[in-house]
Amino acid sequence: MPPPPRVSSPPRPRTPAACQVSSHYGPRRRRGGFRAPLSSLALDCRGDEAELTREERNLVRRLLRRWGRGRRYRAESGGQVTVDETSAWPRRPSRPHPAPPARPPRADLKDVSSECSAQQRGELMPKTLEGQITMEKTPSYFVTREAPARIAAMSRDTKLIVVVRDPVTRAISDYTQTLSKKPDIPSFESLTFKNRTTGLIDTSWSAIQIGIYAKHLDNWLQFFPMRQILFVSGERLISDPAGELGRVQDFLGLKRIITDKHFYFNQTKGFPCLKKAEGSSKPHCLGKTKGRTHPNIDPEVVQRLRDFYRPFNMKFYQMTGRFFGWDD
Ligand SMILES: Nc1ncnc2c1ncn2[C@@H]1O[C@H](COP(=O)(O)OS(=O)(=O)O)[C@@H](OP(=O)(O)O)[C@H]1O
Repeated sequence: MPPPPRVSSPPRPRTPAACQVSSHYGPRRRRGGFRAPLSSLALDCRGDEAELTREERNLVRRLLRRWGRGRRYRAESGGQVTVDETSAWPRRPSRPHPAPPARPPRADLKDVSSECSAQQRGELMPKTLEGQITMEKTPSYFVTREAPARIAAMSRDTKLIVVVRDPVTRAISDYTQTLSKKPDIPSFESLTFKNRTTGLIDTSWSAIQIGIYAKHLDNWLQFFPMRQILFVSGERLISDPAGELGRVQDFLGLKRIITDKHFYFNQTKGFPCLKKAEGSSKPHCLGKTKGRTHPNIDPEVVQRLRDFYRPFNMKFYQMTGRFFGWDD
């Protein structure tokens, strides 16, 4: 008997992107015969894909590499560039709570042009079926001034989860990350102070600024009630990952499925790791960029920073109703 004819499934219709990439040019200088480099790149909602020349496409490629941190894009022969997906959007829920998003991710709200309406932003999210939770992870939302209003305009019911750790360790960790990419940067100690003699802290340095959690939280509380925000302790995430994830599951209204039995402590890594990675039978630790060795910082500088953060930490404990224990 001849084999039955192969029926190929029809191609999945592509939903046209509501918000797309657009290029913003610096002053119209000419360099090497080409237009001046793109000064920034944003997703916008005009509905047209940006028509770019070959040179511009190359610039976009370079920009995306630098700025996009894993964004995938298609550069088509017609000169069109479409951002397809970002690495940060959204994370599929882990196995025990399977709820895969129905269509691929596109962008993150921070980078979407302010011309986007709340509805268009909502359309960037994958469709969510009954019983599914769609998650999106972008660390910088917490410290982005416009983020609370944008997210609230999209959905007031959004639940927000923020991992916080001792702001002094956070600042050193942040510095360590930058140092790994730019080994020539000044020392942590010199970046910390506006004036080392007077001990005036440079709060405009992002590594310091980000750790003023109470100030950022204030901004979110203008749009979301505290009951919709969960602060996860970065320290407890290491010492008791299952306990901390228990709080996350409760907060999301999920059954407590992730427990102690999913983790083991990896002596080499010095951190808890998963006994089995998602979809695999092998253990899995976070990558090399998580858990780097921090440089030694002058203890006096560390103490000065502790003193600086103390009042902000106290306010933060008060606001969240949780004592994080950073000020012992
Ligand atoms: N299980 C496990 N394995 C490895 N690392 C762990 C783990 N749990 C929490 N951490 C801490 O996570 C810190 C890195 O997370 P970040 O959110 O700072 O990373 S990133 O900014 O998104 O790259 C990283 O900070 P550093 O130690 O400064 O690298 C870790 O302390």
